[in-house]
Amino acid sequence: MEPVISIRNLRKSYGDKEVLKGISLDVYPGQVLGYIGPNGAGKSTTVKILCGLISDYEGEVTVKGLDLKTNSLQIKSMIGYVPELAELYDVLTPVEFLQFCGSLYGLGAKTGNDRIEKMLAAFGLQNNMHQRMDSFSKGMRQKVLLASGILHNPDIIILDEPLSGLDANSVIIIKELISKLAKDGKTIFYCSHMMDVVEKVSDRIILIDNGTVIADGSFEALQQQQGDTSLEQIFANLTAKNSFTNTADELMRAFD
Ligand SMILES: Nc1ncnc2c1ncn2[C@@H]1O[C@H](COP(=O)(O)OP(=O)(O)OP(=O)(O)O)[C@@H](O)[C@H]1O
Repeated sequence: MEPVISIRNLRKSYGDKEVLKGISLDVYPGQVLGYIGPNGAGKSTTVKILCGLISDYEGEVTVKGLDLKTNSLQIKSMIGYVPELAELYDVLTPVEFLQFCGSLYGLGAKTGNDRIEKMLAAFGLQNNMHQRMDSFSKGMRQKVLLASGILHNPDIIILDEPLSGLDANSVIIIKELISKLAKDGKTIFYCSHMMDVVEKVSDRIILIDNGTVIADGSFEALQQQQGDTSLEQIFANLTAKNSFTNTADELMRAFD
């Protein structure tokens, strides 16, 4: 099977600070890739490159066989991106905002409106569809953001911490949705710090630290390699620099 996303020796520096130091990976259709790593490891930078938001990188990135450097616009149309932080144009209602997103992707008005209404209703926002989003809670905004990322039915869905602010029921819905999208043949690139969720939804996990891949495999394979039961523990074993108790003690000493 041909990979949907192929990354070879990806490097990126901000000024003289190199934050991606030669990442290589392939992602296949229908795969849910959990892309994890400590704060500042380079996850968002990788994702921004994939989405065409950062173009000054070294190495090769291809999506469905197309080189990202020369086919950025075509690739953007295949990708749905739910960023970690986003401005939602607060003065708009969710319907207006999603109509705007739909029009950017060339979605026809009828199909677009139909999908928008169904998605907002499924997210429990049926009574808020025509309210300005400046009155929305964090979770309500996150639901609109999620809808905007999948509205055009992209083949590749990139989720950067998509569960932030969502209540426990909504988290379950999104976990189910991720599995169903993958069964439907979509490729999901999923960045998160919620290890319990990554462990459950991903069929492959890549752990990066300091701009390099330090572990790559299914959760079961990582468990076998590391001899640990939870992804949280595997993550800690491979990335923690100090004991957590010492760090907490150090923080407490700030009050002395
Ligand atoms: N625009 C920028 N200019 C300069 N440095 C940046 C910029 N964006 C990110 N960095 C740096 O690049 C490194 C990787 O950042 P990135 O946001 O990719 O990490 P991350 O793995 O997504 O982290 P987090 O888990 O905290 O979201 C960090 O050291 C960060 O300070």
